[in-house]
Amino acid sequence: MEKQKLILIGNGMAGIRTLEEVLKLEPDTFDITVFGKEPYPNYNRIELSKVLQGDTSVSDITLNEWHWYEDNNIRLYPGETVTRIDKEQKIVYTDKDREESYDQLIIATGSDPVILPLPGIDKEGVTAFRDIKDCEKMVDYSKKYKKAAVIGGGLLGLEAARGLLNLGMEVDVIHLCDSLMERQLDKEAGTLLKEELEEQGMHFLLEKQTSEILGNDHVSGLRFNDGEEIEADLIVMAVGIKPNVALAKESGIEVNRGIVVNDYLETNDPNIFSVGECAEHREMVYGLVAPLYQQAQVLAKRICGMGGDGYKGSVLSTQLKVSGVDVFSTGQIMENEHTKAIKVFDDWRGVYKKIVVEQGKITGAVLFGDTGDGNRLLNLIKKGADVEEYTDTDQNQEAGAGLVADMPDDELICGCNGVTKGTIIEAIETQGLNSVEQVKGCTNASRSCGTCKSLVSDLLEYTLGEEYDENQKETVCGCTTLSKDEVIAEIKEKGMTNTREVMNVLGWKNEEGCAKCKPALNYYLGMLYPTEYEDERESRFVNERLHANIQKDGTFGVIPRMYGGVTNAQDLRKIADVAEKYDVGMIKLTGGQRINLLGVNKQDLPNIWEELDMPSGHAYAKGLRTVKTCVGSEFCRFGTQDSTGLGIRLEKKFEGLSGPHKLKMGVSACPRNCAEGGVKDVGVVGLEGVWEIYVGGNGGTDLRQADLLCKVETGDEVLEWVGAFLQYYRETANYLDRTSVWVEKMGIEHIREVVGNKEKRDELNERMDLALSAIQEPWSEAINNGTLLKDLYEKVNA
Ligand SMILES: Cc1cc2nc3c(=O)[nH]c(=O)nc-3n(C[C@H](O)[C@H](O)[C@H](O)COP(=O)(O)OP(=O)(O)OC[C@H]3O[C@@H](n4cnc5c(N)ncnc54)[C@H](O)[C@@H]3O)c2cc1C
Ligand SMILES: NC(=O)c1ccc[n+]([C@@H]2O[C@H](COP(=O)([O-])OP(=O)(O)OC[C@H]3O[C@@H](n4cnc5c(N)ncnc54)[C@H](O)[C@@H]3O)[C@@H](O)[C@H]2O)c1
Ligand code: SF4
Ligand code: FES
Repeated sequence: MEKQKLILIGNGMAGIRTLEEVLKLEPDTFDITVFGKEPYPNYNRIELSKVLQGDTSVSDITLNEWHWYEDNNIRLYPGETVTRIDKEQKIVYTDKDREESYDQLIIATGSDPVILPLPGIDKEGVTAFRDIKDCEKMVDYSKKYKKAAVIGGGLLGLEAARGLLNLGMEVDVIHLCDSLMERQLDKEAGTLLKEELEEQGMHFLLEKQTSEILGNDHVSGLRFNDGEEIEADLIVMAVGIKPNVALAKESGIEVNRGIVVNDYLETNDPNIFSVGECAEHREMVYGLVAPLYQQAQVLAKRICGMGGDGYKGSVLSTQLKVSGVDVFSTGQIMENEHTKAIKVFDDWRGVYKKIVVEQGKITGAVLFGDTGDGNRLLNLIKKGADVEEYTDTDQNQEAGAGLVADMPDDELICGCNGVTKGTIIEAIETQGLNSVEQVKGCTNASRSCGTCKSLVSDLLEYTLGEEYDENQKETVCGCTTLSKDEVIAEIKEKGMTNTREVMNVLGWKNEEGCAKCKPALNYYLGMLYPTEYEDERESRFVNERLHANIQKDGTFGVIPRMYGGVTNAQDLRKIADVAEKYDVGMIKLTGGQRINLLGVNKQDLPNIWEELDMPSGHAYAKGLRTVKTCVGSEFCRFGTQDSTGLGIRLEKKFEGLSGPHKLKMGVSACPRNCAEGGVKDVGVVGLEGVWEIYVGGNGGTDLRQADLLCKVETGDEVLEWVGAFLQYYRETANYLDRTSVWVEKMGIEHIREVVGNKEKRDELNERMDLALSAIQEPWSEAINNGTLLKDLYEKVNA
């Protein structure tokens, strides 16, 4: 049966959660296409606050890696905006002149930040705080400037301000009202919050209305309605959000503040649905993930034809993510003539609690300083419980496992994802989970704002007792409780030969494996049995599967090998011919001294390789990429050794070698180090009569200066030491650990000891030679394999 075409506009948190739920219910029914304006895979927007505060990095906030789309046969167009929907023809059009037809369409375009239309708003130095780009801009500014002003004292403004303080800036927060977070907190809690944040170094200007942004091209400050002025080099707008409805509106879909939907997230067009911050349900639009994920669950059922009770709206709860400040707010927080309130104010401990009660039922709460009761109160509000259910229970002051022991099974542990204590305990018991990561993988608990992580950890301790080790070993992934070393030992002992067998025999929880363990197992098996193991191409990431680098517009980059960065007229002519013939979008020199042909269509890859008749540069590989060289003694007046010659020898020897991660080398002929060996996995520096070998350097995300491994006299010795070093790394590192991470974990002294031992060095080199003997040139292998060509380069989702 032909699959139904499902298109998602918006590659964000609500839309992708809907697809995850759809895939759980109906993994094979839909042919799915996703358009996302941002050039990234789906990421955790919530954690941008933590990125800015320095608690995590942009690379760690991805929720669904690129290969998740591949693994689920989802066609993703990142960096592509849908500009028009033709409801009659059921076609969407994009800014890249693509048109795609659908049977069902989901609009999940989120929100845009509100930007106040102030004079001077277009000046350089003004930003919102909504996406990765904004976050990177603030980090950049903090390196050059000192003074920041955040307009808006809501959740976003305060989290941004904390981040900017962490980045070393002085921060003024300008707020319209007389109390911070006035939507979530009453006056008392707002005042306590202000005092706490002032102690942390924030400066507040309350009841201030900005009238102008000052400066020439670049901002220099703000002026307010009362005439007062302040200085600022960076201005962050955090004054709320507005649903992104322009596309829906222009396409004739009913729009009010948001895109109007009913209880099944249906718009006024029978084939179009909307979910997330852009949707308006019963006159409410939401700006937190918990309600959006509830909507996603309902919409997935509707799309899969399963009906259900529909979405009835959500009770909201929020927590500020600023370390050292515990604030929680839920439901109705303001009192009126129909309400009564229970208030506790412990000035000594800095704790304030207010519980609002209407007709005997709890309707809202504000907690400051001690938010332990937050989820319980949210649960009681949702259940419509009588206030006695709260006041009659012993106020348990215990922490940790003792606290969670007393919770009823239906108590919410993770508010964002709606996961209860009962669900988590069942998952721990039935699936043998023993880490927070595994609970996250199985139940979604702690996958969003992360504030429930400690409760999840307490539940593991409560359920597993002494078996639970908070600082437990690093498992291969959430599908198993085994570490990499344990898996490798089992593979060797039981003589297992393929990934599926490993998963079956070792009792993988998810029998298909996941995007993390499949490529890892494929690597470990290949490393253990280099000559016998048949590589499982389908377990590899897309670039490695196709032997080219996929670009954000779905085209590919082709980088032929150029040993040591040296080329010749014949190769350059071939590259030029191919570039012209296949209308290559851009020819670019890479940082690794090669030539990249960008913008190549997948179908053209085999022909281009054939016509180039050059080996692959493995620019996509988890393995050796390049050996960068300086010109060395032959031409440079400072050169002491033949660095180019040695670089070429190294590249020819280790070409095609697989590894846990990419490997880059550099060889220079004097300490000026033009080939940048100090930030390479292996850097070699020539001095008079000596070669120094450095290892574990990294010039990318985990910037790290390489450590000296040894000094040797000859090129042969360099090859011997580098061979042993690389083989030791291949055998002992976790898949996806760069040498920089591995060297830190092992310690350079230990590595020197192992590789420095002649006997061990020879053994390692023996195994290295075996691995090198099994390498095949991937481009010619592909060209000569008709089935492979058809399967990989002619299909859309290969
Ligand atoms: C810094 C920060 C911290 C936050 N902290 C929390 C928190 O602690 N707790 C909480 O619950 N919530 C928090 N939020 C809010 C939460 O992140 C959002 O509610 C959630 O991301 C909304 O999901 P969404 O899918 O509706 O929208 P989004 O995640 O914004 O996704 C919409 C996507 O659609 C894309 N798009 C728009 N138009 C088009 C088009 N025409 N074609 C293609 N693509 C398009 C957008 O570029 C965007 O990538 C925070 C938000 C921010 C910015
Ligand atoms: N921890 C969390 O849950 C969290 C964190 C960050 C963001 N978010 C979400 O992201 C969205 C955006 O957050 P937000 O804080 O921008 O929205 P918001 O609407 O909650 O707060 C905006 C604040 O700006 C103030 N303001 C409005 N106009 C102003 C002006 N001219 N000058 C000074 N102040 C002005 C308002 O009084 C309000 O307090 C919200 O949906 C929020 O829930 C949530
Ligand atoms: S590293 Fe030294 S020898 Fe090599 S090019 Fe630079 S200056 Fe010349
Ligand atoms: S409460 Fe936000 S991830 Fe659990």
